[in-house]
Amino acid sequence: FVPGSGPALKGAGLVSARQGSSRVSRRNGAPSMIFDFPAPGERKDYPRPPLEETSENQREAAAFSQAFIDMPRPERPLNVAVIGAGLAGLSCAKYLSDAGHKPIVLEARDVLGGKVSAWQDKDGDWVETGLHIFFGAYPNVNQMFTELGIRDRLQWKSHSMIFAMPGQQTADGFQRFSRFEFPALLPAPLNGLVAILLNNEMLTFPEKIQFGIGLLPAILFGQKYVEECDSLTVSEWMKKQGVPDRVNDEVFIAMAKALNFIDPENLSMTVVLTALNRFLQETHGSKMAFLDGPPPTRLCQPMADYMLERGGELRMEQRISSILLNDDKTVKGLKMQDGSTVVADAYVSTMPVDILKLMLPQEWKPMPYFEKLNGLNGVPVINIHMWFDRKLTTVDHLLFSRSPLLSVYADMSLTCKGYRDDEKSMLELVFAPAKDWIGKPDEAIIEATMAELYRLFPNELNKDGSGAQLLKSAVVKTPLSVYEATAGRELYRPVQTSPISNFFLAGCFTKQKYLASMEGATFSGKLAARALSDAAIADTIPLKKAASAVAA
Ligand SMILES: Cc1cc2nc3c(=O)[nH]c(=O)nc-3n(C[C@H](O)[C@H](O)[C@H](O)COP(=O)(O)OP(=O)(O)OC[C@H]3O[C@@H](n4cnc5c(N)ncnc54)[C@H](O)[C@@H]3O)c2cc1C
Repeated sequence: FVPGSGPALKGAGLVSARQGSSRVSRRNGAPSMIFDFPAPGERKDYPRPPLEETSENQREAAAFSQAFIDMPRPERPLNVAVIGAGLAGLSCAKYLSDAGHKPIVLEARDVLGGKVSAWQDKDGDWVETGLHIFFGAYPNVNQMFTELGIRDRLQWKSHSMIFAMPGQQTADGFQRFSRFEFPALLPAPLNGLVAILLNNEMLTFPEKIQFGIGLLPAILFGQKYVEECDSLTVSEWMKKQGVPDRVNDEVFIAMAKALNFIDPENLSMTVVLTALNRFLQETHGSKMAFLDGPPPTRLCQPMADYMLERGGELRMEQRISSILLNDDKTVKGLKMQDGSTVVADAYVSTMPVDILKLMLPQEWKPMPYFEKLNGLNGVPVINIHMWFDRKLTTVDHLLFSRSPLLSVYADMSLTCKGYRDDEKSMLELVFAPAKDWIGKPDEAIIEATMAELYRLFPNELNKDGSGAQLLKSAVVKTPLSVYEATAGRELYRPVQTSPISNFFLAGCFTKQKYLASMEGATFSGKLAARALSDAAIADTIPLKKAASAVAA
């Protein structure tokens, strides 16, 4: 990451809160557990999303959360060192605290959120690592907002997908857009099919039919087929299924860049089919929301507060430098960059895969579980912010740019309540693929972006300097972001339970059905918390003798 200029979380260092509610231990043979949790008067059931928004996946996510509350209590809470305070780490910590354990979150930076982190510039304007969109088909993320009581922070937009038509203008000289409108009264998949059929600007009717025929095996053979398609790139799949090239050029270049910051010649078809599946199966699946402000304060802090209130700990600016092992290759402790050691009962790494690979102890490297991590690598991406002296658009939504250097963009002064400005525009734009640009100076990147904006805003921006003026810009480079989902990567994604009894993995690159996304990260944290809690119940984690195992 390009480090942030200002700490979003003041008073970094050790943050601790009161211990969770008292729990009674009842020893009735091994493993002994406490069964009468939550204590009387405590909330027993999570609130659930309103019924009309509830899909089968949403119900599953709610039930999965509830299972942590209903789980038998451990004899004593395990001290669990969770490495990283991105969405995976904070989600893992939250659910560990629900299961009665004590998470100690160790974050290298002075800001929460990892790839959703943000910070303020010298003027107090927020700069984000990435433009982030939440989808209706994010059951575990939506459930998290519900459980934290912050659902009103998700600002849902009209149920549409809007594609720019660069170089094309309306009669009065404005940028033209092509919209896929999902009718509110129709259930999935009908709403999606009508949205596709009614859009005639991007694809002709015969092209839609040919694409529909190409998709038939996915509809007929379901998940098995979706998984098998990981061996093919999007472009290879299109050719194999006889889908015209124009479908790729008109729709899937934009889709691939939005889904994984790469082109369809490289992206695995499994990624596209997984997204289409969700969008076509869930009535609200493709509905999009913007958070109402910066993710570290509006989402990550409530996640951290939740576990802090239940006895967890958060230690900022705590970078681990190596993993120390016992003779049996289990984890003995974490060596911190400041020279101290952190010892816990169990450990969860949520570090990005590229960092994890560097951190692996020599003794673990030949194990197939860890060896296959070599098949995963982060993909470069650049997030750009541009502040203009006047309004450039009135569209309060995500826009697919369909231009060579850019992926999606939005005018955050409209889409996000926390960044609202009635006079000026703040465009946030994702620059991808970024492979050839990540090493270039910010000025060159802004210049190339401006060149594309002249085509996207023909009426508002003029090369001669008349029209809207760029007031300032910020470029955030992430050289190794989410894992690059090229064809064949699924085989390399590790499950959350490792062969080391006291070491677990989470992070959006780990195996789960929601790709490398905020949902994937949140769900992976939940899966790791579940795997660890189950292992604690089954007594397979070698516990530290001392009750206060975590020492610095
Ligand atoms: C530009 C951009 C746009 C995106 N847009 C979207 C979107 O619209 N929708 C969507 O769903 N997803 C989007 N994503 C993806 C999403 O942000 C990620 O999938 C998700 O946030 C990953 O979370 P994570 O917890 O797995 O990893 P991370 O967020 O990377 O968290 C890992 C944490 O570990 C910490 N860490 C690393 N090394 C150490 C160490 N040695 N010691 C201690 N701590 C350490 C890091 O500082 C970090 O906080 C986008 C990503 C980017 C970059």
